[in-house]
Amino acid sequence: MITAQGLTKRYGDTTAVDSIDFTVRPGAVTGFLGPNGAGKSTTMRMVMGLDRPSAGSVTVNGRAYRDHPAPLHEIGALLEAKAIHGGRTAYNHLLWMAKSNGIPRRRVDEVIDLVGLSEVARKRSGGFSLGMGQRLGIAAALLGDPGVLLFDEPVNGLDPDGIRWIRTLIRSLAAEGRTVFVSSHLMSEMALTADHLIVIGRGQILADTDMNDFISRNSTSYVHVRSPHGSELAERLVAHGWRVEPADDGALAVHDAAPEQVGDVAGAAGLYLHELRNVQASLEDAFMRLTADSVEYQAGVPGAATTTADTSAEFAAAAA
Ligand SMILES: Nc1ncnc2c1ncn2[C@@H]1O[C@H](COP(=O)(O)OP(=O)(O)OP(=O)(O)O)[C@@H](O)[C@H]1O
Repeated sequence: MITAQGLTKRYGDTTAVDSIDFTVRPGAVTGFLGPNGAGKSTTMRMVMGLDRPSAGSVTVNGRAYRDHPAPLHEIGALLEAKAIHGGRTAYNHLLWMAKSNGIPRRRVDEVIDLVGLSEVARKRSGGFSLGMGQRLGIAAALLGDPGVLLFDEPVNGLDPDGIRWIRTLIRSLAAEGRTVFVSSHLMSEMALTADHLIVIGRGQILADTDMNDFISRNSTSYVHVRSPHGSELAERLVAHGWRVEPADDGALAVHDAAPEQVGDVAGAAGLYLHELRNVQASLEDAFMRLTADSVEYQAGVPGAATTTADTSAEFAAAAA
């Protein structure tokens, strides 16, 4: 279990982590999501005792990292892949770690096997691909057989095979009853991996929720309809009690209605339709909406229309 209370980190004028409270529970994968610069890595470094909080605290199984007599047995982390001596073999790197933590040699063979590095274990890690480096980092995290695991952006730069392998491993570690905390800025990846979600933006918690809840609340669908009689159609749809917003290409987005209902309203009024389809809003969209005000650097998209501020009533009035 990881518990943060009032956890804060300031770097000069920048508040990287702003008095956050959260709990990461055993037996589940907790995804830690946020845009670049949100404070994910800073939080994870504080969990691992690599950065000292400016205020508040974070504990692993009830104690700060540095207060554990044998921390490798409590928590393992993949923070920065390839943060190892490139001239050393994978085996020697792990053996050195094991020896300095009183871990038996056979555990080194076990973890090498577990991450699928047996064939290259005696080769210098300097020549490893990103994927192999990532596997070695995970072997190191698992060395002390810890009950808590922390992975910072574990799938960054990996090919689809590597991504699938890490996803399966992470899920199986949680299924064994371990506490698994995984950061990412990719909502789509988290939707496949995590049971619980903590979303951070500009150092503050924006959401702390069950993944199924997040999906059912945010993966809404709407009807996309385009007609040469857009304003009249909008008026009639609003009169039925449906929420109508303008879509990017002059079309309408109709919420809470089925395509056949929208088609029937248009047909009954004798209004032509040029397009009518159901659209499933993705979780990625939901995540972008949630964190829109928190992104560190915003890129302008020429010609992009923003429609989020429109309400049905305002739009119907404007369209009329
Ligand atoms: N050592 C440091 N000195 C000064 N500012 C820092 C330092 N480390 C992080 N920051 C700042 O703190 C904020 C949070 O950074 P952090 O790396 O924790 O975010 P992140 O969510 O991990 O982002 P990313 O997805 O880009 O890795 C950013 O504004 C960053 O510039």
